[in-house]
This record gives sequence, C-alpha cells and structure tokens, in this order.
Amino acid sequence: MTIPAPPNRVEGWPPARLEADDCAVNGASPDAIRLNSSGGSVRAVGWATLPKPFRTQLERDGETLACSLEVALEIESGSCSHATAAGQLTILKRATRLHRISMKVVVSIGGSVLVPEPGGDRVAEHAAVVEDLVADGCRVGAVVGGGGVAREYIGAARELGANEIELDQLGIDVTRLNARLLIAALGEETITAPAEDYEEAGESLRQGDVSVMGGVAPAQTTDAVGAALAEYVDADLLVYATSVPGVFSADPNEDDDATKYAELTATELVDVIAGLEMNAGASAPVDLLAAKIIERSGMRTIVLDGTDPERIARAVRYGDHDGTDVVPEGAGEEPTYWAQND
Ligand SMILES: Nc1ncnc2c1ncn2[C@@H]1O[C@H](COP(=O)(O)OP(=O)(O)O)[C@@H](O)[C@H]1O
Ligand SMILES: O=c1ccn([C@@H]2O[C@H](COP(=O)(O)OP(=O)(O)O)[C@@H](O)[C@H]2O)c(=O)[nH]1
Repeated sequence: MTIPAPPNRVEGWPPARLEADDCAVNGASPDAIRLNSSGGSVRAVGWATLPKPFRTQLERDGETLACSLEVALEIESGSCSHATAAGQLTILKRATRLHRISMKVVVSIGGSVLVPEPGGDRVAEHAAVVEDLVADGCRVGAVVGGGGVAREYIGAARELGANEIELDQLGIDVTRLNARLLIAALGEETITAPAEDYEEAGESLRQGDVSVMGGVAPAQTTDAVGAALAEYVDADLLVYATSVPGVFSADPNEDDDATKYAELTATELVDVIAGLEMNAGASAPVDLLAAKIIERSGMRTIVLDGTDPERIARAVRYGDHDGTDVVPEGAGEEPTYWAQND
C-alpha cells in the first residue's frame, strides 16, 4: 500500500486535546496518545502502550523500533479541528521519525537478579539496559533489591535475636548497597547515592536523570518501593525483573505443578500473593503491598525473568515478553495492547 507523506504543517493542528473518541480509532486508548505541543503530530506515550495492529504495521514498514515513537496523524477528511470525529483520524501506518519522548518506566530489579553472585558483570549488563532505554528516550526509575546477601545478613541477625523490624532495616541497608553498585555501573554524574524517598527519586526523573532507589521503610520489600515510585511519578509501565519467569499458581521452585499466568488482573494478583508468607527476607515475585498499590493505581505491570537483562529492554520497547502481564481493570473491553497481547 502507498503510505502518504505526513502533513508538514496542518492548520489548526494540534488541537488543544485529543478526544477519547479520536483515540478510539484504531483501538488506541486515550492514555496511549498524547499531543506534541510543537507540531502536527501526536506522540505515542510508549511502544508498549500502542495497540498491537499499529505496532505490527510499524514493524512491517521497516522502521527501526524504539521504546517510543513520534507518529504523524493522517487527517483523512482534511479537517483537523478539535471537533474532528472518530473515524476522521487514522494513525499513519508509518512512524515519521523516531523521537525522544518521555515514557516513564520503573524497573524493579530483584537483588538475586542484579547480583546473583559476587562481582559486577550482571550489574554492568543491567546498567547498559537502563542506559539504552534512556538513549531511546525513556525516563527510568530503577529500584534494586537485596538478593542473597540481604538474606544472609537477615539470617545471621535473626539467629542473633534481632526482631523483624531490625531485620528489615538490615535488608534495607543491603538494598542500598546494591543500588550503589548499579549507580557505579551507570557512570551517572548526577546521582551519587540511592534516593531515600519518592520525592527525591521523582525529582531526579523530572530533571531527566535516572533515579535509583533501594528500600525505604521496614515491613515491605523493594517490590512495594517500585510500585509506589511508579504510582508517584505516574509511570507508563512498571516492570519487575525477578529470578522466576512470572507469577505462578504456586511457588515454581517448590511445586512442579505450578503454572505460570500469562495475564492477571491486579485483583487476581492480590489474591495469588495474599496466600504467600511475609516476613523479613521472604520470597515472592511481588509483595502484597506492591500488588495492592498496583491494584489501586491501575498501573500497567509486567513480571518477568530478569536474569537476562535484555528481556527487560524488549518488554519496555515492544511489550514483548514471556512473563506475566498484570492488566489494568477494564482493559479487556478495549482492544488495547494488553488485551491483544496473545
Ligand atoms: N506464586 C509464585 N510465583 C512465582 N514465584 C513465587 C511464587 N511463590 C513464591 N515464589 C518465589 O518468589 C521468588 C521470586 O523471585 P526472587 O528473585 O526471589 O524475587 P525478587 O525478584 O523480589 O528478588 C522465587 O524465589 C520463587 O520461588
Ligand atoms: O523498603 C524496604 C525494602 C526492603 N526491606 C527489607 O529488605 C529485604 C530485602 O529486600 P527485597 O526483598 O526487596 O530484595 P529482593 O529479595 O527482592 O532482592 C526485604 O525482605 C525486607 O526485609 C524493607 O524492609 N523495606
């Protein structure tokens, strides 16, 4: 098919805001599209948020894909007024140019995934993925867990009689050590230490910097920190990089019959997680507080195996992963990326 050139300048475009009906064309959800204030174009918030037919078309047209794209709108009717009705706008079947935009993604990296054994190799790989995503135009908040080292310290201190809050505090210290490792690997000049609260981390993101956090308070894990940061900065996507391939019906390391969920609603995620143990150093793909925050915020979330950091990059860029999609409530009614993922 012939792909028409995008209009360079269209009188009256962009309108003040895009109506929900306009966005319904081609199955885009309103929050998948934001206006570019500077030209006759519309920015897709992120690759993963684009409806699948659109993504497929862009792939077919041979564009280099990035985590975010600037796409032009073809205005079929020649009208580009604010009152343009649904059906008059068709998203061009081609990205006109890659564009650095601000998809906000929070990546929560389990300590056992970031530092599976002493040494910096895996940390360097994760840092490279974060840097690549930033180069693509993403604003990245990384939250780092404590992994095996935290569990060793917690185990030793438990034997010595420390209480659960003291153990959590110990765990937090280790998450921050791991966060410092990631910072060292990032070679960022602007962040020198892990952010200790969400405002500090949010400020880094607002400045266009990467933010790196470890734990913040006892009685939770960094999973909850990731969810809270994602909610605080209004992230487009939250990714949990864990040592398991997703959320299972039971612990896959304990139960051979455990099956992986390709997709869950946030409420279903809460139900699965509610059955798991919760004490200092406990293992879960996502902790209960995190699941509740995801539920209340409607955050688009992916739980995946992060032992190969490239999987994180693929999931953010293309929505392509073998993990578990946590689907915002109600998304099934619209042909969004989430609903069409299969
Ligand atoms: N239902 C479940 N689905 C997936 N993993 C589970 C489940 N129940 C318990 N687990 C355990 O959760 C852990 C998640 O991976 P882990 O890497 O420890 O978490 P984190 O990424 O937070 O460090 C695994 O050790 C796994 O055995
Ligand atoms: O905000 C936080 C983050 C972590 N922790 C403690 O630190 C441990 C290790 O963190 P996490 O479980 O997130 O590390 P992971 O196992 O995911 O690598 C947790 O089990 C908690 O005991 C905490 O109390 N509050």
